[in-house]
Amino acid sequence: MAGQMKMDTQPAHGDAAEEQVTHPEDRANAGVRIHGIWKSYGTGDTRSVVLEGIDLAIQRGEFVSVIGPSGCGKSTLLKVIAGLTDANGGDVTIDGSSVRSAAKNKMIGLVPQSPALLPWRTVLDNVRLPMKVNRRANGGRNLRSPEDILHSFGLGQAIDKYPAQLSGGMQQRVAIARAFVFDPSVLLMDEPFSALDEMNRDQQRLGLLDFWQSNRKTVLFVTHSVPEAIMLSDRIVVMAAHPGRIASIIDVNLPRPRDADVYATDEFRDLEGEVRSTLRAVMEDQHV
Ligand SMILES: Nc1ncnc2c1ncn2[C@@H]1O[C@H](COP(=O)(O)OP(=O)(O)OP(=O)(O)O)[C@@H](O)[C@H]1O
Repeated sequence: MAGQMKMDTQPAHGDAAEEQVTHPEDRANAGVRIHGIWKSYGTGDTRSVVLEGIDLAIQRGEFVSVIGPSGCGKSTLLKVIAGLTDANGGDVTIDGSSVRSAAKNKMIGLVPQSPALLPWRTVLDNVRLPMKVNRRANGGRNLRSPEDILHSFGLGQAIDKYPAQLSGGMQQRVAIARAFVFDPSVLLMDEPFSALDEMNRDQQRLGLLDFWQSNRKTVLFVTHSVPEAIMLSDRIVVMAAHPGRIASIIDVNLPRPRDADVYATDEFRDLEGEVRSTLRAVMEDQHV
């Protein structure tokens, strides 16, 4: 529920994450660095290039959304960063580590489109599961208590329930909470609210915003919703298709912390117009 996803185990801050990176070299590597990523599927006549030369630097603690036409490679880009599929060229680093090492060290939290909870396990057991099956990754880590995380996400009452006893929005919140168990450096979210109706979706979006504002993580968030991208993000990456590439990056200079009142501001409407017209240009001309 909006306003309930507060994480009070972390400092509410603007620059604290930045302060943790003290060495100049660390600072230069912090966050997600994507250099010249190429990705194709198929071979020979059936080969198609899905991502063409993607360059992007996401600062530590920055919230970046990716928006673009269906099939432009948004999910593929997320999968490359998550280490779920290999790129054909280029490289990605996460806080200076290769994707392989970041994935091994559970530095990457992934929230898929559907919550993918095990129906025969309680909410608490679903959130505990990654810790149980990845015991080796736990050594020396600052793991978060699943109970505390669930309370932070407003799911205290749901801890002993089974997924089928929760609404779709609550199930998705459990999936987001689960991604926080290892206190990842980066959170990759692939349209996490796309299956929800608009009211529920807005509620979950504002809840995520609230949570993120008190617990800044580096986030890459894929969405089809322009208002969602504006409300949540520091920057919006607009992609074009065939092949997938970055057409434009739009800064969202709305003050933080933000809340639902932002929707009604002139600045929000101006940004909405800018993102929509960029998307229209991308759809009309695949070579923007
Ligand atoms: N495993 C795969 N094998 C072959 N082609 C694939 C595979 N995964 C994705 N594709 C193709 O790659 C292109 C990009 O897919 P991707 O899912 O990354 O796009 P998307 O921008 O996330 O789309 P949407 O907005 O519809 O979810 C599409 O043409 C898709 O058909």
